[in-house]
Amino acid sequence: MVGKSDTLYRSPLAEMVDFRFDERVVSVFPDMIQRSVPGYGTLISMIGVTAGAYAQADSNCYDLGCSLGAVSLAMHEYIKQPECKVIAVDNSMAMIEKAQQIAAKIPGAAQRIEFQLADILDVEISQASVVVMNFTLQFIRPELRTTVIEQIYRGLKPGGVLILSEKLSFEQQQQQLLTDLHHEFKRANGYSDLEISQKRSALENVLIPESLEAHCQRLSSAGFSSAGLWFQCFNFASILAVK
Ligand SMILES: Nc1ncnc2c1ncn2[C@@H]1O[C@H](C[S@+](CC[C@H]([NH3+])C(=O)[O-])CC(=O)[O-])[C@@H](O)[C@H]1O
Ligand SMILES: O=C(O)C(=O)Cc1ccccc1
Repeated sequence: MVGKSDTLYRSPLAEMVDFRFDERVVSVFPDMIQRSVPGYGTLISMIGVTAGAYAQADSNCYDLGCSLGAVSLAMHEYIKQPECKVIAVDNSMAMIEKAQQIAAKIPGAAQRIEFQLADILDVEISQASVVVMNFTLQFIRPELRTTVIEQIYRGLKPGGVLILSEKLSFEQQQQQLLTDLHHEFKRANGYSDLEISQKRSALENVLIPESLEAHCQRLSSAGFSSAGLWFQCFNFASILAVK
């Protein structure tokens, strides 16, 4: 494996602090996300394929909450349309700095991708053909989510798409079943019960999942003509919404 392995929650912590995308998380992030999000690698490649299908010439493609730029790099690989710029946004300075270093090593990526250190709420979306939020909306306060989705809808060109990946919530029994399977997945990837439970506490007030129905309702109210599931693995899913 390339990069450091995630041991952030391995030892018992005296006090639980809320999860933050700081330097420590950045230093283990590729390992953490791969071992924590079932289907992550497939999602990245298929988002690239979908972006390649919907990108329009002379338009902007956004990667909102880009972390280390995995989605931006997949868009760079798959989008063949001319004059198609990728705008990658994150409000963690540590993430954006590392993302820029990674992109600098990939031919053409640093020229095509513009990295912005900003809060998504402050970013003007314009002339967009593809917008991706891969596990980012879940970290934005629920009362601000409708504003974000409306902002994206306004900035999309006709026929443009939003790819929205989220950890979902379900009704009681399904919630228990899928949460247990997610924890099985983490165990199978080498996380101990202590690591799973400490990270779960750290995320409690920070990552707030909503149901598929709540997401689709919000997208439809914002004006999207269609919004539906195209990927799901346990309680992690991705929605494709078309303007
Ligand atoms: N308000 C905000 N404004 C900007 N960025 C934000 C905000 N809130 C959170 N972030 C950023 O959203 C990212 C979420 S991780 C995305 C993975 C990536 N998409 C991937 O495909 O590898 C998901 C995860 O780790 O589960 C972090 O980098 C935050 O700093
Ligand atoms: O680890 C988890 O339980 C998650 O829900 C996914 C995740 C992955 C990386 C950072 C934060 C949350």
